[in-house]
Amino acid sequence: MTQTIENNRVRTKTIQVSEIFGPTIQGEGALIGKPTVFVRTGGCDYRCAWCDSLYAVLPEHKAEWASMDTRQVFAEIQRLSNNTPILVTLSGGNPAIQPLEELIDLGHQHGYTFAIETQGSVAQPWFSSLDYLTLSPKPPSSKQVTRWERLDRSILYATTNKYDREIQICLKIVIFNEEDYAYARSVAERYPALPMYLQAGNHTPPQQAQEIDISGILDRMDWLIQRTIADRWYEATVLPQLHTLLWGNKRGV
Ligand SMILES: C[S@@+](CC[C@H](N)C(=O)[O-])C[C@H]1O[C@@H](n2cnc3c(N)ncnc32)[C@H](O)[C@@H]1O
Ligand SMILES: Nc1nc2[nH]cc(C(=O)O)c2c(=O)[nH]1
Ligand code: SF4
Ligand SMILES: [Mg+2]
Repeated sequence: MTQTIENNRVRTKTIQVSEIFGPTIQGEGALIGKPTVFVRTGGCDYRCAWCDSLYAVLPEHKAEWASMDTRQVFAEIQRLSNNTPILVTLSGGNPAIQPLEELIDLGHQHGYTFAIETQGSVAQPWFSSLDYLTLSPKPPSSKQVTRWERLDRSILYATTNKYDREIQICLKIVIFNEEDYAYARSVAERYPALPMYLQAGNHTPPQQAQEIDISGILDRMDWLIQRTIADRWYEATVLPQLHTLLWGNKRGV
């Protein structure tokens, strides 16, 4: 591990990185359409039945991940963005299991802003240094169990603001069926102040690359809109994964 001194601080944290790519657009949720660079970390404490990023989750892909220190990750972000400050989206895997606080600090010093995508299963005090936190607890179709106290703590940490920085928090739930929809409603009841994004699920197995089931996604999207409107759930925002519609399950977009 290399040690580099900058602004009198040692930047030695080692981050497991699956891929760094962009600029592209954020294809999901509250920041849909925003230009961003993605840092996809390697490793996850969940195994969602329909995960579209298993190459950043399963240990058998570990050999494809790079151990990078904070400065190396930031140098790649600067290279991709031509040194022009941009929104950086931290995803994974679960980025909350990586030591990302240094990277966020370093990026902020250079004018970059930071969003994270995480399932809310690991709460980190450094969530408070983010600009955007998307919490994506997993519905029954994922076959994962929600630890509600951890989700509560994620929100608590994010809003315990030691940096005097405004953080925007939202919820994003992937929905495949009626049970998932009911789960989303219960999450919204628990956190009524947080904006809720309902995301139509993509059933296509990742290994099928481009050949995604677009009509299946659009059918679920149509059903989800009808379902939400019939319920008069007017606070919710219903969206597809725009990048999936545009580029399928291709990596690095
Ligand atoms: C790959 S995950 C990585 C970040 C973090 N582990 C999480 O789940 O929030 C990024 C986003 O993609 C969503 N996602 C994963 N597989 C999906 C699928 N098959 N269809 C729709 N959304 C999916 C997740 O729910 C999450 O909101
Ligand atoms: N364009 C684009 N938007 C995204 N939004 C969330 C993504 C993710 O995999 O976390 C993602 C992704 O991989 N690509
Ligand atoms: S939590 Fe996110 S990265 Fe982990 S398995 Fe589920 S969708 Fe994939
Ligand atoms: Mg994705």
